[in-house]
Amino acid sequence: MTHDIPVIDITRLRNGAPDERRAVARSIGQACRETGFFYITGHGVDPSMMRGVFDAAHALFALPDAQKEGIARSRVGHNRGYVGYGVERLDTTALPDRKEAFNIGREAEGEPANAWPDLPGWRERMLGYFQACQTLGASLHRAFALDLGVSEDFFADKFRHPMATLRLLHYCASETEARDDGAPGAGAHTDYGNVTILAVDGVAGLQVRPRGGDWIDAPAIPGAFVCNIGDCLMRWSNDVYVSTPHRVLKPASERYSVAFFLDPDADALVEPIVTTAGDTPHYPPITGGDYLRERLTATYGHAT
Ligand SMILES: O=C(O)CCC(=O)C(=O)O
Ligand SMILES: [Fe+2]
Repeated sequence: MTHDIPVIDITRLRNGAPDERRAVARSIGQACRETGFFYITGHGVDPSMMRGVFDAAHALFALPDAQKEGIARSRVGHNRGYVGYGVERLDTTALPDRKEAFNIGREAEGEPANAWPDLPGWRERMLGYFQACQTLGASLHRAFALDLGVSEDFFADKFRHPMATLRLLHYCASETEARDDGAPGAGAHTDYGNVTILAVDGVAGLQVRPRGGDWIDAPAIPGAFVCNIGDCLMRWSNDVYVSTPHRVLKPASERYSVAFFLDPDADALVEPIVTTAGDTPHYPPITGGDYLRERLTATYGHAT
């Protein structure tokens, strides 16, 4: 088994003929079975959009603490808003993460409100990128479906109003710290949802531990997104796909990244797709909402 993280051009998945879409789906499927991580190029997201998103992230995290605290998750609730430095601990056995974050949820009727910083054009920029990620996520799910042997649009009606979070991350470098206590950038963890689409500003730090292997670097590749499978899709694929532990080392310099976590609709039924002859479902069916609640409760003792 190889433990490389492949780079996959998804141009033909997005706009190719059926055979071409199937070929890309096979490459993605192979990565999902082996490392659970892959890079994508040919994703159609404009470099100028990415520059805009990173500029906006810089502007947000540069705001005075009092302004950031005014839009804090602890005030806003529902996993939206600002999370201060040292609040989170992704690896509960390690020190708190050396990062601050800002969470944005889907904007729609009936959804909890987001908090927005008072920065011109900021909201529009983030919502534009949110939409681009959702479209990309839909393309990736067509590939998962083709590879798992169900109809190409299998996931479409399970992602009509998905539980999705766009998360800006700012990792603080050690030299900006008075003490160097060995805290990680982000502790080792797996992601909960179906797929995560990650953009990194070029500073290294992300590492991946394939099951049965050692930590390997996932270097930042300019213009490419890093995608990884989360626990929900692992369950949905009846453990054919793997969600892989990853972490961010204490970065050598300041580091910014933007993660888009895509989970299914709260009422979608996550029922294992059994593709291997002779296999039986490893899990009972569960709704996307109940699954996420279970996971959050296990981690935080409560669901938000
Ligand atoms: O910032 C990164 O490179 C990874 C972040 C991550 O894994 C997460 O927030 O779940
Ligand atoms: Fe992660």
